[in-house]
Amino acid sequence: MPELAPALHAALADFAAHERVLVALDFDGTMSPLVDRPQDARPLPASAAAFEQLATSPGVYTAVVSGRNLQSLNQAYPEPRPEICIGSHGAERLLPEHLGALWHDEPLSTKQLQLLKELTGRLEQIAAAHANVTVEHKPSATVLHVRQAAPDTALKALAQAKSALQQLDGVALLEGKAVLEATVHHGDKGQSLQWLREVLDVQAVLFVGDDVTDENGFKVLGSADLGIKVGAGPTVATYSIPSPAELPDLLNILIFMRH
Ligand SMILES: O=P(O)(O)OC[C@H]1O[C@H](O[C@H]2O[C@H](CO)[C@@H](O)[C@H](O)[C@H]2O)[C@H](O)[C@@H](O)[C@@H]1O
Repeated sequence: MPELAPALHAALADFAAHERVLVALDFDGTMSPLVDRPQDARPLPASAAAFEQLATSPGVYTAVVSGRNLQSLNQAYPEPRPEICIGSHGAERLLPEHLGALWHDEPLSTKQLQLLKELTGRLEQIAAAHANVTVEHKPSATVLHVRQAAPDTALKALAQAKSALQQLDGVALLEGKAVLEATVHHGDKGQSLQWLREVLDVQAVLFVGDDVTDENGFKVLGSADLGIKVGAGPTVATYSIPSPAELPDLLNILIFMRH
């Protein structure tokens, strides 16, 4: 049996003792190690296998709560995926009907579509002017990626993007790991977790994530819940694990505790 830090082990046991729980995992940097190109990311097979097994445990719901849009999540996460997937930081929500899905993606307004076009044009110009800086397109957001750029180029491109976009009314900027995301939709992972908590009627939520945007998820967790940050860095999560490589052990211990 693998081991966890004693305090985390005890907190996991408390969480596992609830009858109905939600286990929600972030994707990039949590299920999948970070890689240079977003299209190359895949979940660690041991994490995907443990997550699949956990979903068969009575009273356990599993969900991926990602900043990716659902189409890109589908490409990166081979079947079988969890039935519940939150994409675009909460702007897209996939919940099967038998779990009481009431969510319909709100179509973007004409104003939002115009804004998305405008911000995308500005980010594309910045990417074109900097070596190895790229742009990722999402239904309600555009992301500037600088992971493959030289450090000074990355800093310059990010600073230019911020100043080019911060005056655009109706655009929210999300800073992530080697990315700046500009979105016209204002959902976040915290709102999505609260929505899932209500719809699924669970008593406790476990959320694991690594990035700045995952902090919105950690912030909504209460005393029955458990927030676990992957890797170093400032966080409001109570516990942490060093890297995505430790996630399978965590999930397998939870599976054992639920039996
Ligand atoms: O919430 P997540 O599932 O963690 O998604 C957050 C962003 O992840 C992706 O970017 C990150 O992962 C890439 C692949 O490992 C990496 O190259 C990039 O530097 C990371 O920031 C994704 O491309 C974004 O759209 C997501 O918002």
